Amino acid sequence: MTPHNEAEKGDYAEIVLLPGDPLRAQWIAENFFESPRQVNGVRNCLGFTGKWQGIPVSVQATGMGQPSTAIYVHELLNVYEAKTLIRVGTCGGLTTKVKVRDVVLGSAASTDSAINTPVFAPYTFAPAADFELLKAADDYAIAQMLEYHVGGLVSSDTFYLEDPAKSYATLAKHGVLAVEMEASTLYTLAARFGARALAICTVSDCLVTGEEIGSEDRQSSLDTMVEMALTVATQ
Ligand SMILES: O=P(O)(O)O[C@H]1O[C@H](CO)[C@@H](O)[C@H]1O
Ligand SMILES: O=c1cc[nH]c(=O)[nH]1
Repeated sequence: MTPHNEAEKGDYAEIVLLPGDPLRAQWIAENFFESPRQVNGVRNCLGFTGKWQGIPVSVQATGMGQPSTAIYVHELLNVYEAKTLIRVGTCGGLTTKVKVRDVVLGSAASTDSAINTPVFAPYTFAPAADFELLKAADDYAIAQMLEYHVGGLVSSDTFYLEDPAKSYATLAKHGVLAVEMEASTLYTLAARFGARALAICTVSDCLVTGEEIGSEDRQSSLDTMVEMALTVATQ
């Protein structure tokens, strides 16, 4: 048990999917897991464990942003001995080539957060995805003929900006594809604990064109991402 998690040791599988939204965690457990059971309900930041194709798997909501995510991820790695963490999130596209409903595999995650600054000073750490997971996700996306991209994410501390396209223009010019709010700390903590991590994000909106995913499409787009995450994590 921890201050944020009522699960006992052994309640989580080594593979844990990480959506931001607690209700997405519940939806994943109810729709993809065999025999799901809730293992955490503290603060309604829901966690579940079950099986997928006979393999033990868990899902734990992280909440939004890096401070919240860092708590759940640290505890999953330090207390619950998780080994493979896959974020299944949404993101905003930063270039016109990244369309809504596309999937972005985050090979690296820049950030505006100061969370790592004192830890690595005088260096700047470069949080990166686990190559094995990234390669498996890339292979899966090719085999399934998905609309997808591999590239940088930016994990922002700020959802509402005065002029998002302007704020992210330099990052976009340097190949960063999409913005979300959690991958950078996930990659940093996975590196610290010797675990594997990957952020798979579905594009829910484009910050350049203003296009947004329709609510009717949301579920089927997320289905694709969850199937990919479970396949890749259990290989
Ligand atoms: O859909 P999730 O996983 O919550 O991810 C994205 O959505 C939230 C913002 O609306 C942030 O958590 C961001 O990273
Ligand atoms: O624009 C977006 C969409 C999803 N998540 C974000 O953080 N930003």
